[in-house]
Parts: sequence; structure tokens; C-alpha cells
Amino acid sequence: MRDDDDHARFERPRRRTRPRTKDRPNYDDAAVGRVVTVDRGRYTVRRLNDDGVVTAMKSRPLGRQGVVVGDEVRLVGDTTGDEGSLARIVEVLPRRTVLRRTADDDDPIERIVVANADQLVVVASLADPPPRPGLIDRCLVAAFDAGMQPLVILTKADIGDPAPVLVQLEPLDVPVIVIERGIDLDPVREALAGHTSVLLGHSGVGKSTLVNALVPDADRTTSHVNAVTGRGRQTSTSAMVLELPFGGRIVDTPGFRSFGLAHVETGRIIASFVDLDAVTDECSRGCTHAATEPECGLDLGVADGRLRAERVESFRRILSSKDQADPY
Ligand SMILES: Nc1nc2c(ncn2[C@@H]2O[C@H](COP(=O)(O)OP(=O)(O)OP(=O)(O)O)[C@@H](O)[C@H]2O)c(=O)[nH]1
Ligand SMILES: [Zn+2]
Repeated sequence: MRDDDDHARFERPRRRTRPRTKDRPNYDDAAVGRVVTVDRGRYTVRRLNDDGVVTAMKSRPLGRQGVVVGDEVRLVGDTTGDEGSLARIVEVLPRRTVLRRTADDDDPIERIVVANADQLVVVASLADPPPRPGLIDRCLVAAFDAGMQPLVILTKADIGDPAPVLVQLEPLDVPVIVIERGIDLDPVREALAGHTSVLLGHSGVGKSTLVNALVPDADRTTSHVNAVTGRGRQTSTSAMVLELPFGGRIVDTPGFRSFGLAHVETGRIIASFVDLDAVTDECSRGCTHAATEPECGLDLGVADGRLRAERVESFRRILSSKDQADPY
């Protein structure tokens, strides 16, 4: 429900039950779809009721409101999806989650990359290229900040040893799946089924190999969508939603050149660590929970055995990763 609908209901005098059709059109009957990808002002939207694919543009009433991949939107106009048809997006439904990034850590402008995803999957390879622990940490911070469930997929186990990365991630209690090309991917399918998962990973880690194994017609979908939007086979720089044949969907992202975390708030990260959060009422006021804090509840928790030292250390490591410029 829209915020302003709520206000309208509270502020409107009781006797007036008539809908405010004069004030503004009512789009409640308009088709609802999910934004699959965006390319230079053209939105590819999949209708929720019948999976039909529609090309649309933003309508004027939306003003400067942004529309991002994963958004659920109301459509009017030509929603047939026929060749050459163009629908208009007239409303963005409330977002359940937003994944944000800033271009750099000191860039004040944050952008929303994807809306409505509930899981963030960090794809990292164990060799060729070697894993960059700081980068995994930073992706986890983005997940916790967004209130998304994290999952790490380590690829290329045939040429790299997962042990060091597993040791590093274990205290964080983040699920990890180790794979290699040709292996049974059922554990991955199980973790993804029913979720909307954003896949993050830099170039060369095997993300395309994984996506193609999970979505056998991923390449075809991508080129089909590009054909519908008239952009040919050119690779889109936008994220793209792919429906999974076993339920749920993944949002494949292009390799971002940077994934700045300037917008991240410590409070939102620690909220994902229920056990750590529980002891922070013992912190001094304004505590950042860093190792340098003189009176942090986390240290008290370790001292009296309520918390595992490794867990607090790992939490502090990911917390500080947001201030370490590890280019992504
Ligand atoms: N040894 C090994 N190589 C793999 C595995 N998975 C993928 N590769 C290779 O790693 C390289 C990169 O794989 P991609 O799937 O293209 O990786 P990507 O992350 O999509 O990279 P971009 O396409 O650059 O974004 C390719 O040469 C793959 O053949 C694996 O499990 N083991
Ligand atoms: Zn503290």
C-alpha cells in the first residue's frame, strides 16, 4: 500500500468515502509487472499474472522517482508486449528491500542497484583469479546493510583449496557452498529456490558458467530481451532478472567497477548479528563497536564467555572492510 494512501485515509473526513478520482487517477486495476532489465530509458517488464514481457517507459506522473531492476510496477497503455508496443510505468509498488551502492567509498551519491531481492550471493573463485577476502567481506556488509540473507558460493574447487576461506567465514555463520564446473548443483538450487537472489562477483570467477548451468536458456533470454528492446545482442550494463526453472529468480549483475559502501550504517549491520546486538546495551554511548573502543559490550561479552572471540573479531573485520578501499 502506498504511503500517501495511508495518509489520505487518516486525513479524509469520515463522511467522504468516495475515492479521490478527481485528484488523481486510480491505477489499482493496472497490470503489475516486475522490471527485468533497464537499458537507456527502456524498461523490460515481466507481467506477474502471465509472464508476458512488455517494453515500457516511465510516465510523467512518476516525476523523478527512480525505477530499478526488481521493482514491481503498474503499467498502462499498450501492455501487449507486441513488437513495437510501448507501455507506461505509472507507479512503483513499495520496495521490500533495496541493494545500494555508491560508486566509491567517498562518493556521497548512492544508487539503488536492485529492489526486492531477499538474498545476496557472493560468487568468488578459489583460484584464477584467487579469492579476495576483503571483497567477500565488503559484499557481506552490503547484504547485511540491505537486510538481505547472505550466501557465498566458492567456485573452481578443482584448482583451489576452499579451506582458508571457509576458516575466515565460519565465525560469521554465513552459508557457503563450494562448487566446480560439472559438479552436482542441487545444493545451490536448494539455496536459491523460492528466493530472489542477487549474484555479485567480479569478472572471471565463473558466474556466467554457474548462471548457464542453473538457467539453461539464460543466453537466449538475454539476447531475446535485448532483441525486444531493439538493442540487438549488445551486452546490457544493467542487472537482469532471470527466472529459475526450479522456482525463484536470480538477478545477474554486470561486473561493477566499484561497490562503494559509503552509505552503510553500523547499526544496520549489527542488527543481522542477533547475539552480538544483544550485548550492545552495555556499550558506552555512541560506541562504534570497533576494536579500538574502550568500553564495548562485545569485549565484555567475550570476557565473560557469552561470545566467541573469533566471532567478534570476524564481525569487526567485516565492519572495518567498509572503510578499506578494495576496488570492486
Ligand atoms: N578450472 C575451472 N575453471 C572454471 C570453472 N568455472 C568456470 N571456469 C572458467 O573460468 C573462466 C571464467 O568463467 P565465466 O563463467 O566466464 O566467468 P564470469 O564470472 O562470468 O566472467 P565474465 O564473463 O568475465 O563476467 C572461463 O574460462 C571458464 O571456463 C571451474 O569450476 N573450474
Ligand atoms: Zn560497542
